[in-house]
Amino acid sequence: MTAKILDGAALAQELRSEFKLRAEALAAQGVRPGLAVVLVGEDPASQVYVRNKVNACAQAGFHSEKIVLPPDTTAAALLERIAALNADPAIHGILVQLPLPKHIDADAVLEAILPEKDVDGFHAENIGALTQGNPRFVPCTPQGVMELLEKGCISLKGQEAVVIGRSNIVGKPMALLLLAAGATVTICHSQTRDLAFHTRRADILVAAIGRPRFVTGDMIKPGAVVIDVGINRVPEGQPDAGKLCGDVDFASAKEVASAITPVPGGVGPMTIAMLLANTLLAAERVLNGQHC
Ligand SMILES: Nc1nc(=O)c2c([nH]1)NC[C@@H]1CN(c3ccc(C(=O)N[C@@H](CCC(=O)O)C(=O)O)cc3)C=[N+]21
Repeated sequence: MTAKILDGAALAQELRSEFKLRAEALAAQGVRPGLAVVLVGEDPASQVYVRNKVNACAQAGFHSEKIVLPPDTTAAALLERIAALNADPAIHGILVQLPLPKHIDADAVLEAILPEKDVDGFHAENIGALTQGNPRFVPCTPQGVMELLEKGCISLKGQEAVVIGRSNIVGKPMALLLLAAGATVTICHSQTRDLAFHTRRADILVAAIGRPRFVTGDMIKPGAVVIDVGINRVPEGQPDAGKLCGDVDFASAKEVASAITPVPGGVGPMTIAMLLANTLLAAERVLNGQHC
């Protein structure tokens, strides 16, 4: 058996055409959705991601601003830029690209973004709302995964879901969303004693660890749905060295799973689509006067 491919690139493209229409409808009412993306430093991967986000905005007819600051920017200077964006009526969403340089306290920066402009869903207030089952902005990557599962007609009620990774931006919110959808959720991480014991029980397995091709076919229950959140470079000495790969060993996993997301073309494009969705939501709330 070979798994059905959950095509995130295609779904993201479909959604982005819908967002374009919604943006036009908003613009006709005098509000053009606007996103500010702030990048501190010169990390080449971050530069690519930020460029992709800004391009996606342009394609959907959003206003966007790219703010690039030098690597030695002080926390105070960054907070000042955020305050200006908070006050800017043309900006509905603010994203500060992570990771930030080590000398800046990322949590303090994320808390400085107005919760109603926090389209990443990383502000404590938005995480709290999600935890309480009253989501305001849902983090983009886990939200994109839920869209892919829904599009793939994958039911979650009563299913065993296992998430590998406990980050604030993927693992934890992913677990909350799966839980809200009725799955029984296990979160595994670097200290988990017998990882394969857990992964082999999963009907839905989400890998968000950041280790290239870490999850192999023998760790997967036959017929499971496998979601690969990883974006890594294939290490030297392996086939396709230097290319992109996920946290899942696609070649062996696809022989065991019933459905699987590819890398590239799976979760990554959905993350960007959900960023646009959240920015649209932020702009629509301003128009409707629904401030949190
Ligand atoms: N505040 C913040 N919010 C983020 O959402 C955020 C962040 N910081 N820091 C970095 C990660 C990473 N991330 C990706 C988004 C899209 C792709 C994506 O579109 N990937 C393409 C491939 C892109 C390529 O060719 O490199 C794919 O999987 O098909 C990847 C990674 C968002 N992040």
